[in-house]
Amino acid sequence: MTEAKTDKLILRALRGEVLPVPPVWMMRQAGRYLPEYRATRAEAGDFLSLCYNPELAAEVTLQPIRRYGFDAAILFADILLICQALGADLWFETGEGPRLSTITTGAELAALKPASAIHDRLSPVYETVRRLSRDLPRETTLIGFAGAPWTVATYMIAGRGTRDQGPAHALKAADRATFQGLIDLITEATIDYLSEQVKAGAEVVKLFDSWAGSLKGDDFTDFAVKPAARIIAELKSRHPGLPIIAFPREAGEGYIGFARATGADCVALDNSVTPEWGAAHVQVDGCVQGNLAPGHMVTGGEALVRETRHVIEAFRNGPHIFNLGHGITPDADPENVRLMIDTIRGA
Ligand SMILES: Cc1c2[nH]c(c1CCC(=O)O)Cc1[nH]c(c(CCC(=O)O)c1C)Cc1[nH]c(c(CCC(=O)O)c1C)Cc1[nH]c(c(C)c1CCC(=O)O)C2
Repeated sequence: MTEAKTDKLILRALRGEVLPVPPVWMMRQAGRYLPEYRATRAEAGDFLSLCYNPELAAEVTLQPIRRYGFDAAILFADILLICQALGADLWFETGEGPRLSTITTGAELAALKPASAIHDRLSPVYETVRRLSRDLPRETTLIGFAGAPWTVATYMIAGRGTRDQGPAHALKAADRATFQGLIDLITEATIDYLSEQVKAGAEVVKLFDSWAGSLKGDDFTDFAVKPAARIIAELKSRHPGLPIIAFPREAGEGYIGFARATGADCVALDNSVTPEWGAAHVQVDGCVQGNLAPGHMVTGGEALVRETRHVIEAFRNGPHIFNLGHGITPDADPENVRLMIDTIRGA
């Protein structure tokens, strides 16, 4: 590994270094709040065509890097592509969100493809990673990602996003074998998917468990902690030294000890916890990422500056990567992103 690579700020923070200015990137940094994203998506035709077009997916990944100089670029793709690679139907309803064919029986689970078959469909994603690893500025870290098994399963079972993940909880209660079989299949596929992203040039990977917050008690251990621990252990054995960020969103008390229990190098925090709480309970185990409320990217002004400083101040005694607590929303003002970065970097 060259010195330039290990000197990247994000990689230093992930190794536990406390930096004078935290490195920064933003969830959904390539997205609809940017006019240049909307133009490229229109050129691609639709969202999924954009995800599977390596040239245009690399272009939208680079757009926020050019505009703002973020310390990390996150591969442009989606956590639901793996469902399609496993044989589910997937489409996006404009203005509504994802729709999928559903998995609610053992027979439907058995009709899915094996984990080893995913690469046929996902090879354009690996090509996007290869292009980015060639075209990114040398100081920018490339982050690959996947959805965590529970979150991906909630979409595959319900066929859409759900407020309380009711259908997934119902299958877990009614047919544990099918539910566990689906979790295991997604876990295996995710290991291979992330491993291919790393081979193509991803320097860090992030696991998004957006619906971890609805898993309580033993369910949190069995379906948020255990699959993440298995994915992380296998990736680290295949790729020694690979840094991994875990995001068990809205885990609450489940955030405590999550890095130790899963082997993650960094835990991303959402806005249901304060930065002070995160520093006291999560940063004690290592690097944390977060957690400015995304709403500030819409409202801006003095409150944005004050809260950005508050987050930095609360996390300043430990390793920290600055980020939002969740994705930036389409109604955000690009000028507010600039104000956040200038505030962080003291410009
Ligand atoms: C649950 C989830 C999904 N996708 C993702 C999650 C986990 C993180 C989270 O909790 O937000 C993760 C994701 N989705 C996208 C990325 C790309 C990288 C990035 O910029 O962060 C990443 C990392 C692009 C996207 N994924 C999606 C868009 C918007 C598509 C468009 O251009 O219309 C983008 C830029 C669409 C998407 N994709 C998904 C939904 C529910 C939706 C519709 C809702 C919405 O539009 O925000 C599934």
